[in-house]
Amino acid sequence: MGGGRGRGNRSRTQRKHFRDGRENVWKRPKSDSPSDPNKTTTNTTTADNPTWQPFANQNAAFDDYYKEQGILAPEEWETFVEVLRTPLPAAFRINSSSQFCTDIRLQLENDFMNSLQAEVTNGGEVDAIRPLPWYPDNLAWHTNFSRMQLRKNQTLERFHEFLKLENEIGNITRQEAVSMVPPLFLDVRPDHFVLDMCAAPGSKTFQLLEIIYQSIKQGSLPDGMIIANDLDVQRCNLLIHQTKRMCTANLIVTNNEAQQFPGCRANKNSTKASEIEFEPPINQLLFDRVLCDVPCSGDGTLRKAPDLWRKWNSGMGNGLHSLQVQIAMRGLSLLKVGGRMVYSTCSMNPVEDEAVVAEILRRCGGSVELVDVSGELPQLVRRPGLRKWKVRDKGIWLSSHKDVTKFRRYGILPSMFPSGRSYVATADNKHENGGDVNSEDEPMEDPMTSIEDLDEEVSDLPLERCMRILPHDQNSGAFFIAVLHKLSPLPVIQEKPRRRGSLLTKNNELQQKLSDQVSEDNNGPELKSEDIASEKFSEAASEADLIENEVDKADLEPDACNTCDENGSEEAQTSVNGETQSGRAVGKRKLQIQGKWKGVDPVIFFKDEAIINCIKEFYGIDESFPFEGHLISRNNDNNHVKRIYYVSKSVKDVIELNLLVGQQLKISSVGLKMFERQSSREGTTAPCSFRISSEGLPVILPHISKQILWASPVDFKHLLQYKAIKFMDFVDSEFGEKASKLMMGCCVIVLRDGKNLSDPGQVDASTIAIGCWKGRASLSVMVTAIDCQELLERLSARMETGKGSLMQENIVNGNEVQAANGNEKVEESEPTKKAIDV
Ligand SMILES: C[S@@+](CC[C@H](N)C(=O)[O-])C[C@H]1O[C@@H](n2cnc3c(N)ncnc32)[C@H](O)[C@@H]1O
Repeated sequence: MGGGRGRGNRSRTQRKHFRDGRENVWKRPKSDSPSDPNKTTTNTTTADNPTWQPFANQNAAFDDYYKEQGILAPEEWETFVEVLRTPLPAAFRINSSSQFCTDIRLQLENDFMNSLQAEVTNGGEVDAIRPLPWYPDNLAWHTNFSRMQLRKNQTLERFHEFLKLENEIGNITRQEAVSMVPPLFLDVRPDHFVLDMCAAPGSKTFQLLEIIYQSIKQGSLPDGMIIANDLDVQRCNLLIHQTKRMCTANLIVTNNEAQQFPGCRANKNSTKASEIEFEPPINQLLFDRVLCDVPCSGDGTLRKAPDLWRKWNSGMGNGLHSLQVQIAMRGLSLLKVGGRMVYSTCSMNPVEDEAVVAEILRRCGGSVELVDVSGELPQLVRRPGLRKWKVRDKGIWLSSHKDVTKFRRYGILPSMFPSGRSYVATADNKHENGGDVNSEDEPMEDPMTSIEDLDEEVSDLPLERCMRILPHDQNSGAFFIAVLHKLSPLPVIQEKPRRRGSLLTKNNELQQKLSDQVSEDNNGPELKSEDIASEKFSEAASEADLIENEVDKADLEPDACNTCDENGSEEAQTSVNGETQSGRAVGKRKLQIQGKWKGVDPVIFFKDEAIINCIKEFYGIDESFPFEGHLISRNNDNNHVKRIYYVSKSVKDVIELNLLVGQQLKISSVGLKMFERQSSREGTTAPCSFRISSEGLPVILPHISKQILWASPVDFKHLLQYKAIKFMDFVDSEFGEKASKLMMGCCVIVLRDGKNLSDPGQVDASTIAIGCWKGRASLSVMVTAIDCQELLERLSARMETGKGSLMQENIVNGNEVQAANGNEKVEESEPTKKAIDV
């Protein structure tokens, strides 16, 4: 739970980041000259206004490229591009771990499926909305409306409002259908350690969290955890915002370069290790599952982002290939033997897809296999991966690396071709990456390869096990997915990198590549960090090849480009979550730089016994609830700690390890916000100034024995409606009296089943509870307006279907509540204002 008005503002701010980062597609592009080979055409005349340029929806270079690559049969071409030019239908997923998961699914099946039927507009589709057949348990839905239609069409307003509200709350996630596929192939279980290497904006992370929480009973936490990483700070903010809706203690958000993601290997002899008295439960960061959803040219999203029609060129994919290989290799090196990694892109380009998979298989030399998943998700329509493709560079088709001129060999790598071969004969002219430095502008031939072989290279790897999803197969976007299984440790090359210009045979070239790659589990953080701005993927990709020198751990410098107001700081996080306005003043605040990472608040185990004991005593938290080592703050000064986060055992272990190895992980966000300091006057005079946050309530609820009351449905409903009610105005006067006897401060009000007149005293997965503030004369809810609205709607829906325990109760009590009229009588206490205003 969480959110509210402030959250809406934040969403807009964050959308603005996206807008700002995007080019203005209404401007005439510089490159749009008649001679431009990538010249685009549009579907609207611009004759009236030559400076006004609507969206292009064709690109000749795109057509040439994909017609040649054979990703589909020639006779399918027209259907393919026609579908690519139509807006993408919206899709969404129900959060399987939400308390209201079944209610929402039933609402879709019983209400919206019928009521929206009249609105079907697109040809070919029969249903207005329908569950995606390949997604388990009817949890993912396809709508026959684009996002634009949903926003603009009046008759869809109720459905649109439903989507917006549930998305904001976290009960559903709007996500492109094909983007839901990679996590499904990852085969994640609740006890898995999962690394999501390039995670922002976080829709797949959210899905992974749902999966690890599946089958976990409320109040317990899974044994596994997820590290969601992204290089881009602003996108990391979106990720944090997105995953906050999940209310999880099993997530760490990091801001490292994926290709150099730290392995956090504890060295027992290091000074740092000897300073720590305990034996770490884990001494190296290895994962059961890795999701490698790499940065890509993204032409699979053309339906959603039509501005790509204008920008697309084949160089985009070529420029990313190398970075993609490096990220995937790092992922494999951090994967446990026996673990699974999914490599995915939203690009259809074989240079970013099959070529990358082929290269990592070659580099891994049999320690990794490409899994045949044709039996999994049989209802998902997909096409096998290609075994042959070509590379296009500067308008020229290349069939093998021997066709590459000397000037282009830094950009066009052997690994981009199906065989992965380089053609190098003379040692002295050879550069490590396969390019020659001095030779004539002639392809050089590998003595082991005859010219005839080169006309059409075909990979001998089982690349047909990869999957390509095309838009016209099931009215979706496009995606590429490969599933990899680690059979044994990756080959570790002892050999030191060779001098530039030394002789490289075919074999030792492979070895050279292997030593270039991040070798098995031992050198992630030791690699020199190179700042690669995510917008500049292409440059980064080619540069990234040149940075693989091993350096000492101590040389890993904090990322100098990260400035103070990043999301990592406690204040900046606040602005993401919108829980106070103080984040706005972040620029003026003197930032703490006590952690290793500049601009990011340190991650500190919160051990202040006085505060912890006070919290335990005030809420009657039983000893079975583990506190020790599970509480985190982001502030060294206990007197000024505003929020206390709760972390699962798995996350605790990783944080301990990270401290032990000198904070190699740059942690932007961690854990579940459990307690918040109430800084109002009433708050500071209460016996315990820390309130339970809405996010943390479901976890702590089964362990609280004090400051907790069961309210009748009608009183509960009134609390949600009126936000604050005087003790004497509760319909159930006994409840009002009990409320008046609570201690001043935060309390928890639980919804009592309408038929039960006595307090059940126990909570379970179906229990609905909210945080409130017990003031001098009234109870005030401490839940955001949007959460109140959602709860009211859910309760009303249940009442209608279940023939209304709220109504029954009203009749039992004989009158509609006085509290309803008492709205103006209600004292607007500080917490209420907060709850509503945030
Ligand atoms: C395809 S998007 C990921 C989408 C995400 N998995 C999701 O489902 O929401 C690729 C992401 O990679 C990030 N990125 C680019 N270069 C990176 C790098 N070197 N290391 C880590 N992340 C990187 C980008 O910021 C971008 O958010």
